[in-house]
Amino acid sequence: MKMKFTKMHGCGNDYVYVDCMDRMLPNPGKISEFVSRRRFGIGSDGLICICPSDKADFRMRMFNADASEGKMCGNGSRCIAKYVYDKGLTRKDTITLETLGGIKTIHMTVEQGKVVLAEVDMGQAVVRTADVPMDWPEETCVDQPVVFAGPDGKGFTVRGTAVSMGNPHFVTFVEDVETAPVEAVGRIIETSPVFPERTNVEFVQIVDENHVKFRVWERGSGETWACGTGACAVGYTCVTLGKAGKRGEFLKVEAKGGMLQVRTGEGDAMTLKGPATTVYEGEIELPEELLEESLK
Ligand SMILES: N[C@@H](CCC[C@H](N)C(=O)O)C(=O)O
Repeated sequence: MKMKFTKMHGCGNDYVYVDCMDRMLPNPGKISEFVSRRRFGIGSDGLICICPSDKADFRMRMFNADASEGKMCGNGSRCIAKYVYDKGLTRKDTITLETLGGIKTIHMTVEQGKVVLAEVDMGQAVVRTADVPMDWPEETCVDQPVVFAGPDGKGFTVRGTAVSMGNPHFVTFVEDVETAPVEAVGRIIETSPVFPERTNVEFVQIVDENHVKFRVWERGSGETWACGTGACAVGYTCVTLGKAGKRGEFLKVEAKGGMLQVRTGEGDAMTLKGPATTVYEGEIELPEELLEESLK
């Protein structure tokens, strides 16, 4: 079977987008794993299927590079808005999107008939550890020292904040993102039993009161060049701890692949704003074994 796709990214967080309005892909997790391989596939952080919805204008299903399904994807939501508008699947410049993390509203900025910027109402940042979920004795884990097991079996401590943006995040502050141990420590925290559903991990450097930088280790995909839900978890943590940003105003949250803007509003309602880019369109032959019923 040949699969048509569009390669898109939001600040370097790149996914393979597939129009599934007429038919869902068989084994989307396995297809994600197959296409995401950087050297043997298309190369991406995962796969995003654009599907019909009976609750919203469209529905997103997103899969990480390791085949796991994610509940929410901030950059993916913005790219879907661009996809459906630019391809004429909608004429509305505000759409609703059903995700496993709830229904999100996306507002688009259109220039010369194309979407250049998209703003997503991301919903509430949640810190109740039972909801993250995090195995933790307190009701919240906000700027707390957490002990993880190192590869040598010895414990090491990372101070951080656990936040759910529909998916789990652990936000920790560092002096310099360039030298942060993103892979070594990110991988340990992602897979630690402290986070029973694994977690995304953000390493944050304060630049000034309106601007922070972060690097992210994503659950199921490793280090990516940006993460929309991660940027919201970072923005929320910076404002809540008084480290940067003001409630009700956009904070510049700079990822490795570009600049995102995040607002922490009333009731911790988060807004994410940033560019969405189409890279190219293509077609790929999927191996027969990926399409077998038994894999579904
Ligand atoms: N890159 C995404 C988040 C993707 C899902 C994440 N890896 C998870 O499994 O929770 C974003 O832009 O939010």
